Amino acid sequence: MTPHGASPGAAERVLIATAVPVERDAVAAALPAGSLLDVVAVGVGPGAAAAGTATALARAEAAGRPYGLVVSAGIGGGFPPDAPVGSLVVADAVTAADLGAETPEGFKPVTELGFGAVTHRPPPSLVRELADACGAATGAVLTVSTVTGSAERAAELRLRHPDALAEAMEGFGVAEAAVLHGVPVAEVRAVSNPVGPRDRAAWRIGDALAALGGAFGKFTPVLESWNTHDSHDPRERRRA
Ligand SMILES: O=C(O)c1cccc(C(=O)CC[C@H]2O[C@@H](n3cnc4c(=O)[nH]cnc43)[C@H](O)[C@@H]2O)c1
Repeated sequence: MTPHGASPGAAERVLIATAVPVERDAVAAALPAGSLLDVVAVGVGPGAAAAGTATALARAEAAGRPYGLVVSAGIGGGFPPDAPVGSLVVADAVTAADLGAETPEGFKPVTELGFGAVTHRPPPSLVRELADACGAATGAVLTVSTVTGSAERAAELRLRHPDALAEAMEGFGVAEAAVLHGVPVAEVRAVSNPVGPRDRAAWRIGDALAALGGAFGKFTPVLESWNTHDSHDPRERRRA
């Protein structure tokens, strides 16, 4: 048995966690009938995402049909120029960007205060396969509790996370739930807006939802066959 209870070598069920129903519907419409992929809308923000994902994982385990992989999916902000509106980002790091403390020396992540984790790393081979399948860029996706609304905040985030390509509000919560249940995690974002000064009129949510659905139309074989490449031990994916 793998750490999460599935048989090694067997095709495993995949849980896809979106924030809101329109994202869920965009993904679900792209999946073939009878696939091993379930899509649920778990709510906006890291807290709702963690609670909703943990509940779905626990219910599946209790029913004797555990998930072997969790994917956080949805729209997000892209850091220009690397992640333009309409493009796709597959996370090679799922990072909580504002989990920490302000100090006289600047922001300190909780790990520097002696607690928890701020980054979870999806299995590298899965990241590569997903990105190749849909033509996505790979890089860190930041999880924030407040949508960035100024050039100053965007620059601060990029300074602290030079490898960041996108920000959204759920990935780290989904990842914390996955780690708790011993299940690998991935994150995919379709860029609806630039990270920077707030310009609501410039958001292209429809285009991003179309890109998200297009990506999942190509992901199914990768997700359903992904079960043997990397370690499933979450301790090997965790970076303090
Ligand atoms: O401010 C508005 O008028 C507004 C209208 C529609 C949606 C929003 C959101 O804040 C959506 C948050 C939702 O979408 C993800 N998301 C999309 N872009 C970003 C971003 O630049 N930074 C953070 N999150 C973003 C996020 O994952 C939420 O699920 C606002």
